[in-house]
Amino acid sequence: MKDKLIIFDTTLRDGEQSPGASMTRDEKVRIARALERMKVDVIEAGFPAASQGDFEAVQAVADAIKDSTVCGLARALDKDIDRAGEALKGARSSRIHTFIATSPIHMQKKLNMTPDQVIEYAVRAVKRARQYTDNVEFSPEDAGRSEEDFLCRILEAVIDAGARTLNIPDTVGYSMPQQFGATIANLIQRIPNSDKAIFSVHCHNDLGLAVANSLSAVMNGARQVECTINGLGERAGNASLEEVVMAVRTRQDFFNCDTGLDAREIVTCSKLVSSITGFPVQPNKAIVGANAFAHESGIHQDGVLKNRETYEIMRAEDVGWTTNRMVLGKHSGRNAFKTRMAELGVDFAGEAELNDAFFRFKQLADKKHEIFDEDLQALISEQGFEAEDEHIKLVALKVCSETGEVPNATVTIRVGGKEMTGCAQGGGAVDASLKAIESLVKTGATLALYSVNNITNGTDAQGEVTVRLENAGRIVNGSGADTDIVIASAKAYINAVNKLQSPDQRQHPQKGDV
Ligand SMILES: CC(=O)SCCNC(=O)CCNC(=O)[C@H](O)C(C)(C)COP(=O)(O)OP(=O)(O)OC[C@H]1O[C@@H](n2cnc3c(N)ncnc32)[C@H](O)[C@@H]1OP(=O)(O)O
Ligand SMILES: CC(C)C(=O)C(=O)O
Repeated sequence: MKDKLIIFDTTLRDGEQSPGASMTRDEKVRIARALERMKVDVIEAGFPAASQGDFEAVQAVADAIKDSTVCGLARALDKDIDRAGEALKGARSSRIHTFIATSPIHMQKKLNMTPDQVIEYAVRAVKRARQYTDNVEFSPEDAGRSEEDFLCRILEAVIDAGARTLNIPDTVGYSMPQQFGATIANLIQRIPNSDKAIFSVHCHNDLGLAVANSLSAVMNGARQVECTINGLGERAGNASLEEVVMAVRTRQDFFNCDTGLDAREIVTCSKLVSSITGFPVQPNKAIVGANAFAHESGIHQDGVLKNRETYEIMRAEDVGWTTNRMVLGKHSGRNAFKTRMAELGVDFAGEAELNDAFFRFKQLADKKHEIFDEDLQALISEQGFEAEDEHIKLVALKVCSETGEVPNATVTIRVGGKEMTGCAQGGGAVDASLKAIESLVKTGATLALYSVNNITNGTDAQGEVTVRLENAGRIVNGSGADTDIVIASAKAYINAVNKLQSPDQRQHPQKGDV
């Protein structure tokens, strides 16, 4: 039987200490509810002595939450502890978390106290907190830079005073995983009454080691981890909840414990915290980043299509994504391309048709970061336009457009087997290009409509252009798509001309026309 690993979420307290991440009372309640749905064991809702607003926020969370324990932070001062006790009055299950620094630099330079005075404050604070709740947590702040002997002394004293959770913070993210794990093991082994308390850790990410240090502590006997959604927190942040939870779950072979969390709520919670705080989640962030379960390169996509476990150690669905994601881009291969096309209802008649479409896809992918379904549909319909009548084809287009100059375009087309080049000036790059084409094909048609739609978002999106040509009572529409709307316009014009000059009406350019 494995031990329970308690998850103590401090997004609403330490997470809120990220500059710019402060939350209103109602926002804290919304996040607390999401944490409760995820079955987080303890929610640290704030620091009630910090302000009237934070007092009320902790109070509101305490009143709203039924299943998780709600905790408030307090310095080792009567006034802070009383504020926390009062704010937590309505909680079904409450905890007071009190702390005082134990490292030489903090004691001397910040608190201006002797080690004995610090122990005195700590013991007094724990005893006072016990007047409000049996559930008292004590943290020797900056434990990562504190002397182990002194930690043993103070922790033994606060256990006797009634602390039931001993949280060892690496306040400035200075520890190394092996060393931090050894400290936890030593404390548990050296403190005579350590069996009366649960050991916890609270790691900061200044060296990017918060999760590694937390996991090392768990391997050495810690049974509570303090963490935050998306790794939010003071300076470089705290250990990220989603990474800790999924590391323990995925590598059960390393741990004698597991959390009781419903990990399928992770992504929802991450998105909520990100939208409330305005802190975006980086795309390559483990578990909750947009790319965490996305595959772009052909070899990976091929492997995943054959068996997901080739490149996935967790299932996207298990942390709350709808599914994993195949991103089509310049590194993708035929297998992924064909699979996505089949999902879009496009079946290729044979290898040649697939290869042709795949070639166009690669050309587009060289110009565009990500290929969306709409791009693929445009790619296929464009193939359809051309397949319909490819008598005239765009070979090259060069446009010169600068302030103070009349735009001009040089276009080369292939008509039948023959290449022709023409130039024209126009009111803009599109106008000049269409006039250059017209100077070659000489339809004499009127442009009855010209419209541009962007198929996807972003400045690298494909534009789809539609033109309507009218000639001698005949009306045809032409379409073209490209990441460059001038090229899309030229393609659309040529597509319309091809339709206009259907075989019976086609006028082949005459020698000397060019
Ligand atoms: C590592 C951590 O994350 S700890 C939590 C950090 N979070 C916060 O600080 C957020 C909330 N803080 C605040 O709103 C304010 O700092 C308050 C309300 C707590 C205190 O404000 P002020 O009374 O104006 O004090 P100020 O912030 O300037 O200085 C902190 C004081 O607390 C003392 N102190 C710091 N930690 C502790 C402690 N754990 N126990 C007792 N006293 C402490 C300092 O020595 C200093 O005392 P001094 O003024 O006698 O020198
Ligand atoms: C109050 C304690 C746990 C803290 O936030 C820290 O040391 O980083």
